[in-house]
Amino acid sequence: MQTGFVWHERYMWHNTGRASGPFLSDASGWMEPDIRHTENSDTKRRFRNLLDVSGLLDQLVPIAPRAATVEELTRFHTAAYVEHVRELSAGAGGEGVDGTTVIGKGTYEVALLSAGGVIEAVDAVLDGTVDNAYALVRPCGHHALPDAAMGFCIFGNVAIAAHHARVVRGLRRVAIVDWDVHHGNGTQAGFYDDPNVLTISLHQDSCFPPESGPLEETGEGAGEGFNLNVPLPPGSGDGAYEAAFEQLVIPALERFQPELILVASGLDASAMDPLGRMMVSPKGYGRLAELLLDAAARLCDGRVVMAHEGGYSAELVPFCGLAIVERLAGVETEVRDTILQLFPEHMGQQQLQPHEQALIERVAAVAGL
Ligand SMILES: O=C(CCC1CCCC1)NO
Ligand SMILES: [Zn+2]
Repeated sequence: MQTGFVWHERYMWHNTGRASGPFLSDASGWMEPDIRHTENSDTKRRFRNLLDVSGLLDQLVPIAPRAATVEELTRFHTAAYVEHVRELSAGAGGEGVDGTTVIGKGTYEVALLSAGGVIEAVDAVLDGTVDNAYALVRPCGHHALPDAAMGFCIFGNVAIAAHHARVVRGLRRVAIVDWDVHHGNGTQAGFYDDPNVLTISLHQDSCFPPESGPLEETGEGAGEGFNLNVPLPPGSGDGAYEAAFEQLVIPALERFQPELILVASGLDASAMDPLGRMMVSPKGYGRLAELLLDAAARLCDGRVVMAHEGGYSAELVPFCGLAIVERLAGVETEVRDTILQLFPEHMGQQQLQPHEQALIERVAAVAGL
């Protein structure tokens, strides 16, 4: 299996500053020592370093990112918004609409490279250069709206790549699966009336954006039935996510018959993430990747591109990421046993719970699955 990997050191240079975290910015005068913004480079760099020292990185095919063009961005964003980000980035900087998203000096150029990196990964997969790919990009994108930055997201990386696959590469049906613990509201908004892009988001119910991603939102107009929200209850672990995939995500993909599957790969559903309250283990993320890749092999010759989104646990992001990339590459590294030991059962409920199954059945009823 040839797996592409997108990385650039510049992704680490998007400076989100020394805020006292997204929730505590008003407390910044009361914290000593102050903390770095929750969305900083650490967990992404640690993820890549683990790929490196595990020996897996040497088995991946490097894909060089490029800056997305304004034309590519404006298939999803307004031109005014793109220009607004460029101006802020060239000047004094600024924030997104929710007070947590930093647009710092130079952010614009890094965000172009982030969006362009996912586009390059899509081209590499569609050209057959690689079978699948992981784009370890930053800043993330799934909350970005056509005209606003939010949730640490600047440009809608995955949404922009989906447009590229359709408009430039001529695909008719593209599926987006978002396993970040927060609702992929930007991606949903971008394709809500579009039957050619299936948007699926599994997330912690009402976590972020507040009250966003209810199961009743199934699309509108021609897009009715092509948006699937799975608002899982806090505490959902490996069992709940595996059941949601088996009962909802995979059947929805089989019904849609995508020619390409994009994954908004947020690792903040892990059991130790500061911005989520779920219980997914590294083994659990590996299982989700297995289920998705098995479906992709049956539906679209294994064409899968994953773009990194959230994930803030110092301990679990690297191991969740490694578990996923091992599955993409079809390789077991010497770290596998460590992964399997991390977050053992006794630390939290991993079995599917009746209330989690009940939610899954409510979603299935609404989605006709
Ligand atoms: O990981 C993220 C960012 C979520 C935070 C943005 C502000 C509070 C929660 N989105 O997927
Ligand atoms: Zn997230």
